[in-house]
Amino acid sequence: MADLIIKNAYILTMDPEAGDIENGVVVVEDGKIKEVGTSTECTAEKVIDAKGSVLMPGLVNTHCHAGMTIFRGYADDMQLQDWLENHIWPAEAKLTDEDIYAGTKLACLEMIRSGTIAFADMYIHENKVAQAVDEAGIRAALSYGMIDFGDKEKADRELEVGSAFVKEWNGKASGRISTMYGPHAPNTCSRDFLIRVKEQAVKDNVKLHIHVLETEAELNYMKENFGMCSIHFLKGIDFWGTDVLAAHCVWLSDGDIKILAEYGVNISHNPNSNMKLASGICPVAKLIDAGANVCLGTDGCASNNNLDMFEEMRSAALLQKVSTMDPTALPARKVLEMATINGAKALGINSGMLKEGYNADMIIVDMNKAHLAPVYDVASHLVYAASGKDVSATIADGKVLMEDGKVLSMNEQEVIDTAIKSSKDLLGRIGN
Ligand SMILES: O=c1[nH]cnc2c1ncn2[C@@H]1O[C@H](CO)[C@@H](O)[C@H]1O
Ligand SMILES: [Zn+2]
Repeated sequence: MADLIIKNAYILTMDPEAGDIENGVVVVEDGKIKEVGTSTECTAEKVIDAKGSVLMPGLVNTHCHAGMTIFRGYADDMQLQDWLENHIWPAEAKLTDEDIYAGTKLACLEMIRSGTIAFADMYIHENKVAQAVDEAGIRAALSYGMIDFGDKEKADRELEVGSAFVKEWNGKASGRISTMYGPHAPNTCSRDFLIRVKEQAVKDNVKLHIHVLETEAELNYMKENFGMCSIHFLKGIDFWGTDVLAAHCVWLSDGDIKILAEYGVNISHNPNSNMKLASGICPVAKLIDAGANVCLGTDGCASNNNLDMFEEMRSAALLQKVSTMDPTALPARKVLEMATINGAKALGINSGMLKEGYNADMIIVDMNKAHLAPVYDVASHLVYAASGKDVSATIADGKVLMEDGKVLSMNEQEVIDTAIKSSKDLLGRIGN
């Protein structure tokens, strides 16, 4: 007997061979998809009738600082440099293990509610992030965010923490957690440090997660200090590869785009954060045309201010259209690919498609809503009309984490209350 059957769904498989299945069924066994089709001979312990709903791969958030949900709405409407240096970093210095745990629990709850089944994270107290992810039941590629600012001793300490984390958590939570190295950015990490980190990542056979060219200030800094932009600089130290997840990539020349595509770098586009901090617009359409793997992220909750990947999909599409003055740029299906297949590829997980043998990481979207009627094109609705609040069920690794809008893997009220309490204690410590 199988573990789970979902029937009567409109299935958006995201599998180019299978396409959409109008009245379909998916069978799950041992955390994997056993069958996708129009009918099945199988029986299962649990059957979900998804009539009137869409069943699709769960979304993958490729750039997040999950613990930062504790800072949702803490410092808005500021210049990025001012925001980070004068508000976020001083507050982060006061964060405790408990705050990060509470913030990440809240992030996982929000992700489960809004249909995200995996995320890439870079933050501090990352052990606590891992613990929260383990308990919540979703997947994550986690990294400790390292900054050395050219200080050799700090570099040693940071690499030690990052390395210990990589080794302790890689493959944990029944394989739901993988680890990465997280050098923060080319303008906050020294050249020597970036070289060391890359070497260590190759040695440990794990990926790297880094912010790249989020701001024009970074571009200017790199040109002044190294006579070249971050893309050429990182090429010069053999940093680029398919093992790299580069967040933002806003300030790119056409030559940079070629390099990123050529090296198979995974690029996390984070449109809402880029708009809120007025960082600029990542040339997503050009990157995709060049053959690069572009995926989608929310960034942290202090610069978004939520983790809803449906909103991110909509913003991504709209932003490309207005920035290129071309309404055909980044159509709905392409955006869905970014949030599913491309994201899964960036994290190195066998998800992002509903296909035999793939991870049973999927969501049910309730289409029986005023703002989703009538339906001509499901993909269009998912990108342009739906929101995370329309997700009724979330399944990761074959486990039902939310069903009929009820979260099963954690006590929702307790998670919210604990995060609020943490934020109040934190404010007391910061002295605001
Ligand atoms: O948009 C951003 N740009 C640069 N840094 C950021 C952004 N959002 C969060 N962080 C910072 O990255 C570090 C990760 O460990 C944290 O200090 C976090 O505040
Ligand atoms: Zn970030």
